[in-house]
Amino acid sequence: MNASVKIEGLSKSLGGHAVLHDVNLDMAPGEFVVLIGASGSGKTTLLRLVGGLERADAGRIEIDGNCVDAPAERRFVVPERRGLGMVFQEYALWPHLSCLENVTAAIPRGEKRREERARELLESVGVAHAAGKRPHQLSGGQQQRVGLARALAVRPRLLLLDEPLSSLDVDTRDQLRMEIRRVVREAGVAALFVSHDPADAWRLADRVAVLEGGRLVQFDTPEALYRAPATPGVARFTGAQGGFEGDLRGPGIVLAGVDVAAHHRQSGLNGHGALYVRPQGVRANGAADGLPAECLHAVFEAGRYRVYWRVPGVDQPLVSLEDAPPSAQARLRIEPEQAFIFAPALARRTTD
Ligand SMILES: Nc1ncnc2c1ncn2[C@@H]1O[C@H](COP(=O)(O)OP(=O)(O)OP(=O)(O)O)[C@@H](O)[C@H]1O
Repeated sequence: MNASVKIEGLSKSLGGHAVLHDVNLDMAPGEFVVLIGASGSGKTTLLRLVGGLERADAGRIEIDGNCVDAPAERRFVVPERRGLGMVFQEYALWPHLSCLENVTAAIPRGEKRREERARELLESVGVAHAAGKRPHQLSGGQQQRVGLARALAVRPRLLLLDEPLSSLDVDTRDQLRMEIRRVVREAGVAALFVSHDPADAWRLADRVAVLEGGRLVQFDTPEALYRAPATPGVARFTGAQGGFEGDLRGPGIVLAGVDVAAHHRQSGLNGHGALYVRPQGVRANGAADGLPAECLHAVFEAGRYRVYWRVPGVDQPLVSLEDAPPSAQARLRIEPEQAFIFAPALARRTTD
Protein backbone atom coordinates (compact mmCIF):
# COMPACT_ATOMS: atom_id res chain seq x y z
CA MET A 1 0.00 0.00 0.00
CA ASN A 2 1.20 3.55 -0.65
CA ALA A 3 2.62 5.56 2.19
CA SER A 4 0.17 8.32 3.02
CA VAL A 5 3.05 10.78 3.09
CA LYS A 6 6.57 10.33 1.76
CA ILE A 7 9.02 13.17 2.25
CA GLU A 8 12.49 12.89 0.77
CA GLY A 9 15.44 15.25 1.10
CA LEU A 10 13.21 18.22 1.86
CA SER A 11 14.98 21.55 2.36
CA LYS A 12 13.61 25.05 2.74
CA SER A 13 15.04 28.50 3.42
CA LEU A 14 12.98 31.50 4.42
CA GLY A 15 14.31 35.06 4.36
CA GLY A 16 17.79 33.75 3.57
CA HIS A 17 17.76 31.49 6.62
CA ALA A 18 17.87 27.68 6.24
CA VAL A 19 14.79 26.45 8.11
CA LEU A 20 14.65 22.77 7.06
CA HIS A 21 17.60 20.58 6.08
CA ASP A 22 17.26 17.34 4.20
CA VAL A 23 14.17 16.04 6.00
CA ASN A 24 13.08 12.45 5.25
CA LEU A 25 9.84 11.17 6.74
CA ASP A 26 7.32 8.47 5.80
CA MET A 27 3.84 8.08 7.22
CA ALA A 28 1.79 4.90 6.86
CA PRO A 29 -1.91 5.07 5.90
CA GLY A 30 -3.96 5.98 8.96
CA GLU A 31 -0.87 6.75 11.02
CA PHE A 32 -0.95 9.53 13.64
CA VAL A 33 2.37 11.40 13.71
CA VAL A 34 3.07 14.18 16.19
CA LEU A 35 5.75 16.60 15.03
CA ILE A 36 7.50 18.26 17.94
CA GLY A 37 10.42 20.58 18.47
CA ALA A 38 11.42 23.80 20.17
CA SER A 39 10.13 27.12 18.94
CA GLY A 40 11.77 27.93 15.62
CA SER A 41 12.78 24.32 14.88
CA GLY A 42 10.78 24.34 11.65
CA LYS A 43 7.63 22.41 12.59
CA THR A 44 5.14 24.84 11.08
CA THR A 45 7.26 25.24 7.97
CA LEU A 46 7.28 21.47 7.43
CA LEU A 47 3.50 21.34 7.86
CA ARG A 48 3.02 24.26 5.46
CA LEU A 49 5.17 22.49 2.86
CA VAL A 50 3.06 19.33 3.12
CA GLY A 51 -0.07 21.49 2.92
CA GLY A 52 1.20 23.36 -0.16
CA LEU A 53 1.22 26.74 1.60
CA GLU A 54 4.98 26.89 0.89
CA ARG A 55 7.06 25.45 -1.93
CA ALA A 56 10.11 23.28 -1.29
CA ASP A 57 13.58 24.48 -2.32
CA ALA A 58 14.76 20.91 -2.78
CA GLY A 59 13.44 17.39 -2.25
CA ARG A 60 10.13 15.75 -2.86
CA ILE A 61 6.76 15.31 -1.16
CA GLU A 62 4.28 12.58 -2.07
CA ILE A 63 0.78 12.27 -0.65
CA ASP A 64 -0.97 8.96 -1.25
CA GLY A 65 1.48 8.11 -3.97
CA ASN A 66 1.03 11.41 -5.84
CA CYS A 67 3.96 13.75 -6.10
CA VAL A 68 2.73 17.15 -4.88
CA ASP A 69 6.01 19.07 -4.65
CA ALA A 70 9.31 18.36 -6.40
CA PRO A 71 11.22 21.44 -7.58
CA ALA A 72 13.64 19.33 -9.63
CA GLU A 73 10.66 18.02 -11.64
CA ARG A 74 8.95 21.43 -11.65
CA ARG A 75 6.01 19.81 -9.96
CA PHE A 76 3.76 21.62 -7.52
CA VAL A 77 0.15 20.79 -6.65
CA VAL A 78 -1.97 23.55 -5.08
CA PRO A 79 -3.33 22.94 -1.55
CA GLU A 80 -6.96 22.37 -2.56
CA ARG A 81 -5.90 19.50 -4.84
CA ARG A 82 -3.89 17.63 -2.24
CA GLY A 83 -6.81 15.87 -0.51
CA LEU A 84 -6.07 17.47 2.83
CA GLY A 85 -7.99 18.67 5.83
CA MET A 86 -6.33 21.40 7.88
CA VAL A 87 -6.93 22.54 11.46
CA PHE A 88 -5.11 25.59 12.81
CA GLN A 89 -4.43 27.05 16.23
CA GLU A 90 -6.66 30.04 15.52
CA TYR A 91 -9.93 28.45 14.54
CA ALA A 92 -10.20 30.10 11.12
CA LEU A 93 -13.95 29.58 10.82
CA TRP A 94 -15.97 31.96 8.66
CA PRO A 95 -17.47 34.40 11.19
CA HIS A 96 -20.52 35.34 9.12
CA LEU A 97 -21.68 31.72 8.67
CA SER A 98 -23.33 29.41 11.19
CA CYS A 99 -21.40 26.35 12.31
CA LEU A 100 -23.56 24.16 10.10
CA GLU A 101 -22.90 26.45 7.11
CA ASN A 102 -19.18 26.46 7.88
CA VAL A 103 -19.08 22.68 7.62
CA THR A 104 -21.54 22.39 4.71
CA ALA A 105 -19.50 24.85 2.67
CA ALA A 106 -16.46 22.58 2.96
CA ILE A 107 -18.30 19.51 1.58
CA PRO A 108 -17.61 19.12 -2.14
CA ARG A 109 -20.42 20.63 -4.27
CA GLY A 110 -21.08 17.40 -6.15
CA GLU A 111 -22.04 15.45 -3.04
CA LYS A 112 -25.66 14.67 -2.27
CA ARG A 113 -27.29 15.57 1.07
CA ARG A 114 -24.48 17.93 2.02
CA GLU A 115 -26.34 19.48 4.91
CA GLU A 116 -27.27 16.12 6.37
CA ARG A 117 -23.64 15.05 6.27
CA ALA A 118 -22.54 18.33 7.85
CA ARG A 119 -24.97 17.65 10.72
CA GLU A 120 -23.50 14.16 11.13
CA LEU A 121 -20.00 15.60 11.24
CA LEU A 122 -20.98 18.14 13.91
CA GLU A 123 -22.62 15.31 15.83
CA SER A 124 -19.49 13.15 15.58
CA VAL A 125 -17.36 15.89 17.19
CA GLY A 126 -19.97 16.61 19.88
CA VAL A 127 -21.31 20.01 18.80
CA ALA A 128 -24.60 19.11 17.04
CA HIS A 129 -26.38 21.52 19.41
CA ALA A 130 -24.32 24.44 18.05
CA ALA A 131 -25.30 23.93 14.39
CA GLY A 132 -27.27 27.19 14.14
CA LYS A 133 -24.82 29.34 16.10
CA ARG A 134 -22.13 31.61 14.76
CA PRO A 135 -18.53 30.77 15.75
CA HIS A 136 -18.19 33.73 18.14
CA GLN A 137 -21.08 32.34 20.21
CA LEU A 138 -19.03 29.22 21.01
CA SER A 139 -16.15 28.56 23.40
CA GLY A 140 -12.67 28.00 21.98
CA GLY A 141 -12.94 24.24 22.46
CA GLN A 142 -16.30 24.13 20.65
CA GLN A 143 -14.96 26.23 17.79
CA GLN A 144 -12.05 23.86 17.43
CA ARG A 145 -14.50 20.93 17.26
CA VAL A 146 -16.28 22.71 14.42
CA GLY A 147 -12.88 23.28 12.81
CA LEU A 148 -12.21 19.55 13.02
CA ALA A 149 -15.61 18.71 11.51
CA ARG A 150 -14.90 21.15 8.68
CA ALA A 151 -11.47 19.64 8.04
CA LEU A 152 -13.02 16.15 7.81
CA ALA A 153 -15.78 17.39 5.50
CA VAL A 154 -13.52 17.17 2.46
CA ARG A 155 -13.00 13.42 3.15
CA PRO A 156 -9.26 13.94 3.42
CA ARG A 157 -6.72 11.13 3.29
CA LEU A 158 -4.45 13.26 5.46
CA LEU A 159 -5.24 15.72 8.22
CA LEU A 160 -2.77 18.50 9.07
CA LEU A 161 -3.13 20.03 12.52
CA ASP A 162 -1.02 23.01 13.64
CA GLU A 163 -1.09 23.34 17.44
CA PRO A 164 -4.89 23.02 17.51
CA LEU A 165 -4.99 22.73 21.31
CA SER A 166 -2.61 25.49 22.31
CA SER A 167 -5.21 28.24 22.80
CA LEU A 168 -7.36 26.09 25.10
CA ASP A 169 -7.37 25.70 28.88
CA VAL A 170 -5.94 22.49 30.32
CA ASP A 171 -9.23 20.62 30.87
CA THR A 172 -10.63 21.48 27.45
CA ARG A 173 -7.29 20.55 25.90
CA ASP A 174 -7.30 17.10 27.56
CA GLN A 175 -10.87 16.43 26.46
CA LEU A 176 -10.40 17.62 22.91
CA ARG A 177 -7.12 15.73 22.57
CA MET A 178 -8.91 12.43 23.24
CA GLU A 179 -11.76 13.44 20.92
CA ILE A 180 -9.31 14.19 18.13
CA ARG A 181 -7.73 10.80 18.59
CA ARG A 182 -11.09 9.03 18.46
CA VAL A 183 -12.49 11.00 15.52
CA VAL A 184 -9.30 10.68 13.46
CA ARG A 185 -9.14 6.92 14.05
CA GLU A 186 -12.81 6.47 13.19
CA ALA A 187 -12.36 8.46 9.98
CA GLY A 188 -9.32 6.31 9.12
CA VAL A 189 -7.25 9.32 8.08
CA ALA A 190 -3.55 9.81 8.66
CA ALA A 191 -2.72 12.85 10.76
CA LEU A 192 0.32 15.09 11.05
CA PHE A 193 -0.04 17.09 14.25
CA VAL A 194 2.37 19.90 15.16
CA SER A 195 2.90 20.58 18.84
CA HIS A 196 5.43 21.59 21.44
CA ASP A 197 3.48 19.92 24.26
CA PRO A 198 4.92 16.51 25.24
CA ALA A 199 1.42 15.39 26.35
CA ASP A 200 0.29 15.52 22.72
CA ALA A 201 3.11 13.22 21.70
CA TRP A 202 2.53 10.71 24.50
CA ARG A 203 -1.24 10.59 24.17
CA LEU A 204 -1.80 10.90 20.43
CA ALA A 205 1.14 9.65 18.46
CA ASP A 206 1.75 6.32 16.81
CA ARG A 207 5.15 7.85 16.07
CA VAL A 208 6.78 11.10 17.12
CA ALA A 209 8.95 13.12 14.74
CA VAL A 210 11.41 15.43 16.50
CA LEU A 211 12.87 18.46 14.75
CA GLU A 212 15.92 20.27 16.07
CA GLY A 213 17.25 23.24 14.16
CA GLY A 214 15.41 22.13 11.01
CA ARG A 215 16.73 18.56 11.11
CA LEU A 216 14.72 15.46 11.90
CA VAL A 217 16.75 13.97 14.76
CA GLN A 218 14.43 11.10 15.74
CA PHE A 219 11.29 9.54 14.33
CA ASP A 220 9.96 6.64 16.34
CA THR A 221 7.27 5.40 18.74
CA PRO A 222 6.80 7.26 22.03
CA GLU A 223 8.17 4.21 23.84
CA ALA A 224 11.32 4.09 21.72
CA LEU A 225 11.92 7.82 22.28
CA TYR A 226 11.57 7.30 26.00
CA ARG A 227 13.88 4.29 26.12
CA ALA A 228 16.57 5.58 23.80
CA PRO A 229 16.45 9.33 23.15
CA ALA A 230 18.75 10.20 20.25
CA THR A 231 19.83 13.65 21.45
CA PRO A 232 19.96 15.69 24.66
CA GLY A 233 16.93 17.58 23.37
CA VAL A 234 14.89 14.39 23.02
CA ALA A 235 16.11 13.24 26.46
CA ARG A 236 14.84 16.53 27.93
CA PHE A 237 11.56 16.09 26.10
CA THR A 238 11.16 12.72 27.88
CA GLY A 239 11.68 14.48 31.21
CA ALA A 240 15.45 14.15 31.69
CA GLN A 241 17.56 16.76 33.46
CA GLY A 242 21.17 17.49 32.58
CA GLY A 243 23.76 17.60 31.27
CA PHE A 244 26.03 16.85 34.16
CA GLU A 245 29.52 16.80 32.74
CA GLY A 246 32.21 14.36 33.74
CA ASP A 247 34.96 12.04 32.55
CA LEU A 248 33.95 8.76 30.97
CA ARG A 249 35.02 5.50 32.61
CA GLY A 250 33.89 1.98 31.69
CA PRO A 251 30.30 2.12 30.41
CA GLY A 252 29.48 5.21 32.46
CA ILE A 253 30.61 8.61 33.66
CA VAL A 254 32.35 9.86 36.80
CA LEU A 255 30.52 12.46 38.90
CA ALA A 256 31.84 13.59 42.32
CA GLY A 257 34.39 10.76 42.13
CA VAL A 258 31.62 8.12 41.77
CA ASP A 259 31.03 5.92 38.72
CA VAL A 260 27.52 6.38 37.32
CA ALA A 261 26.38 3.73 34.85
CA ALA A 262 24.13 4.69 31.95
CA HIS A 263 22.00 2.41 29.84
CA HIS A 264 22.71 4.40 26.71
CA ARG A 265 25.86 6.21 25.72
CA GLN A 266 26.37 8.06 22.47
CA SER A 267 29.07 6.33 20.44
CA GLY A 268 32.35 7.96 19.52
CA LEU A 269 32.71 10.08 22.67
CA ASN A 270 36.17 11.22 23.53
CA GLY A 271 36.96 10.96 27.24
CA HIS A 272 34.32 13.42 28.41
CA GLY A 273 30.52 13.34 28.41
CA ALA A 274 27.33 14.85 29.80
CA LEU A 275 24.82 12.81 31.79
CA TYR A 276 21.05 13.18 31.38
CA VAL A 277 18.78 11.45 33.86
CA ARG A 278 15.06 11.53 34.66
CA PRO A 279 14.12 12.45 38.25
CA GLN A 280 12.31 9.14 38.66
CA GLY A 281 15.67 7.46 37.99
CA VAL A 282 17.38 9.20 40.93
CA ARG A 283 16.79 7.82 44.47
CA ALA A 284 18.22 8.86 47.81
CA ASN A 285 18.37 5.27 49.05
CA GLY A 286 21.56 5.55 51.07
CA ALA A 287 23.60 3.12 48.96
CA ALA A 288 27.18 3.46 50.13
CA ASP A 289 28.43 3.73 46.55
CA GLY A 290 25.89 6.45 45.63
CA LEU A 291 26.62 10.08 44.81
CA PRO A 292 27.22 12.20 47.92
CA ALA A 293 24.55 14.91 48.03
CA GLU A 294 23.24 17.71 50.20
CA CYS A 295 19.55 18.61 50.12
CA LEU A 296 18.94 22.15 48.81
CA HIS A 297 15.15 22.09 49.07
CA ALA A 298 12.15 19.86 48.52
CA VAL A 299 8.64 20.49 47.23
CA PHE A 300 5.59 18.28 47.54
CA GLU A 301 4.27 17.40 44.09
CA ALA A 302 1.58 14.93 43.05
CA GLY A 303 1.93 12.68 46.08
CA ARG A 304 5.74 12.66 46.15
CA TYR A 305 8.60 14.94 47.12
CA ARG A 306 10.59 16.55 44.39
CA VAL A 307 14.01 17.05 45.94
CA TYR A 308 16.83 19.29 44.69
CA TRP A 309 20.32 18.05 45.63
CA ARG A 310 23.75 19.64 45.46
CA VAL A 311 26.43 17.18 44.42
CA PRO A 312 30.03 18.35 44.98
CA GLY A 313 31.73 19.38 41.76
CA VAL A 314 28.45 19.31 39.77
CA ASP A 315 27.40 22.78 38.70
CA GLN A 316 23.60 22.33 38.71
CA PRO A 317 21.20 20.68 41.16
CA LEU A 318 20.19 17.07 40.62
CA VAL A 319 16.48 16.33 41.15
CA SER A 320 15.07 13.13 42.63
CA LEU A 321 11.53 11.97 43.42
CA GLU A 322 11.06 10.57 46.91
CA ASP A 323 8.17 9.01 48.82
CA ALA A 324 9.19 10.61 52.12
CA PRO A 325 10.68 14.00 53.09
CA PRO A 326 14.44 13.90 52.47
CA SER A 327 17.24 14.02 55.02
CA ALA A 328 19.84 16.82 54.87
CA GLN A 329 22.54 14.55 53.42
CA ALA A 330 22.13 11.47 51.28
CA ARG A 331 23.73 9.12 48.83
CA LEU A 332 21.98 9.17 45.45
CA ARG A 333 21.58 6.12 43.27
CA ILE A 334 21.00 6.59 39.57
CA GLU A 335 19.13 3.90 37.65
CA PRO A 336 21.05 3.14 34.46
CA GLU A 337 17.80 2.67 32.44
CA GLN A 338 16.92 6.31 33.11
CA ALA A 339 20.39 7.67 32.35
CA PHE A 340 21.86 8.75 29.01
CA ILE A 341 25.26 10.11 28.11
CA PHE A 342 25.88 12.48 25.20
CA ALA A 343 28.78 14.62 24.03
CA PRO A 344 29.08 17.78 26.15
CA ALA A 345 29.35 19.98 23.08
CA LEU A 346 26.09 18.52 21.74
CA ALA A 347 24.53 18.98 25.17
CA ARG A 348 25.57 22.64 25.34
CA ARG A 349 24.34 23.38 21.86
CA THR A 350 20.81 22.20 22.58
CA THR A 351 20.51 23.72 26.05
CA ASP A 352 21.84 27.20 25.16
N1 LIG B 1 8.46 34.02 6.28
C1 LIG B 1 9.59 33.86 6.96
N2 LIG B 1 10.68 34.59 6.65
C2 LIG B 1 11.84 34.40 7.33
N3 LIG B 1 12.00 33.50 8.32
C3 LIG B 1 10.94 32.76 8.67
C4 LIG B 1 9.68 32.89 8.02
N4 LIG B 1 8.83 32.00 8.57
C5 LIG B 1 9.52 31.35 9.54
N5 LIG B 1 10.79 31.81 9.60
C6 LIG B 1 11.84 31.32 10.49
O1 LIG B 1 11.99 29.93 10.28
C7 LIG B 1 12.25 29.25 11.50
C8 LIG B 1 11.26 28.12 11.68
O2 LIG B 1 9.96 28.65 11.81
P1 LIG B 1 8.70 27.72 12.10
O3 LIG B 1 7.52 28.61 12.28
O4 LIG B 1 8.62 26.65 11.09
O5 LIG B 1 9.12 27.06 13.49
P2 LIG B 1 8.22 26.30 14.54
O6 LIG B 1 9.06 25.14 14.97
O7 LIG B 1 6.89 26.03 14.01
O8 LIG B 1 8.16 27.36 15.71
P3 LIG B 1 6.94 27.75 16.68
O9 LIG B 1 6.76 26.59 17.60
O10 LIG B 1 7.47 28.96 17.38
O11 LIG B 1 5.75 28.02 15.81
C9 LIG B 1 12.21 30.30 12.59
O12 LIG B 1 13.53 30.68 12.89
C10 LIG B 1 11.45 31.44 11.95
O13 LIG B 1 11.87 32.68 12.49
